[in-house]
Order: sequence, then structure tokens, then C-alpha cells
Amino acid sequence: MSTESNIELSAVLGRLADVLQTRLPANGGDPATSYAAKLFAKGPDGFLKKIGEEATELVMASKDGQNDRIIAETADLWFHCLLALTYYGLRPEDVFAELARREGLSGLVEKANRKPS
Ligand SMILES: N=c1c2ncn([C@@H]3O[C@H](COP(=O)(O)OP(=O)(O)OP(=O)(O)O)[C@@H](O)[C@H]3O)c2ncn1[C@@H]1O[C@H](COP(=O)(O)O)[C@@H](O)[C@H]1O
Repeated sequence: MSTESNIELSAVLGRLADVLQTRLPANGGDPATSYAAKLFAKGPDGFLKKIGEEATELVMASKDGQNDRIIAETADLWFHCLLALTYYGLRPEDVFAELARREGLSGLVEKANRKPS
């Protein structure tokens, strides 16, 4: 992916996170006019249930091999994950930082280095 696409990706997610911040109950989010505020008003169970549903819908779309649905369901899943981040006081930048930390580290190597719990 080009640097320009990376910048646009983080800008879109950052703008969306800013909007979702305004939908929190503590910031006056109105469930009557906002889908995000409506979910936040239900507490974590509202958006956590949606994350499970959207993940399942993405699996089904992928199994069907329909790219337009895979894109739409991934967007729904990312959106609901952003609701969770926002609710817990986190930002997409926190996730970018974690992915950056993992850059170049094979998942196989990382798993082999894990301490037994
Ligand atoms: N990106 C999104 C976005 N993606 C998905 N959705 C909503 O997420 C829901 C997805 O649920 P489903 O597909 O299961 O549809 P549904 O069956 O109608 O949903 P449920 O009634 O079962 O919850 C739909 O209501 C979508 O409209 C989104 N709603 C809002 N946004 C962004 O969030 C911003 C704030 O939205 P509001 O809080 O509604 O103002 C908007 O300006 C957009 O930028």
C-alpha cells in the first residue's frame, strides 16, 4: 500500500473516532438521533453483540466469495470495533501502534517466544 493510502486510512479512522467520541453518553450523545449513541446507551453488551454478528457476517460473505459484501461487512466490523475502542477510551492510533510494533515479526516466531501462562 502506498504512503498516501496509509495516511488516508488513518485519517478516515481518526475522523470517525472523533465523531464517535461525541456520541458517548458523557458527551451528550443522543440515542434518538444517533446509531452510535443508541448502542453506547445500552452499555458494552450492545456493541459487543454487534461485533460478534458482523464478524459472522464477514465469514459468510468470505465463504461466498463476494468481494462487495466482504468489503461492506469488514466496514461494519471495523465500525463496531471502533465503537468498542471509543467506549474504553482508546483510539485507532493505539491499534496502529500495536501493529507497527509487530511489523516484521513473524507470527510463528512471536508464538514460539511466548512465555507459558
Ligand atoms: N460508519 C458507520 C456505520 N457503519 C455501519 N453503521 C450502522 O451499523 C448498523 C449495522 O447493523 P446491521 O447491518 O446489522 O443492520 P441492522 O439490522 O439495521 O442493525 P441492528 O438494528 O440489528 O443493530 C446499521 O445501522 C448501519 O447503519 C454505521 N453507522 C454509522 N457510521 C459512521 O458513524 C457516524 C456517526 O453515526 P451516528 O451515530 O448514527 O450519527 C456516521 O456519520 C458514519 O460516519
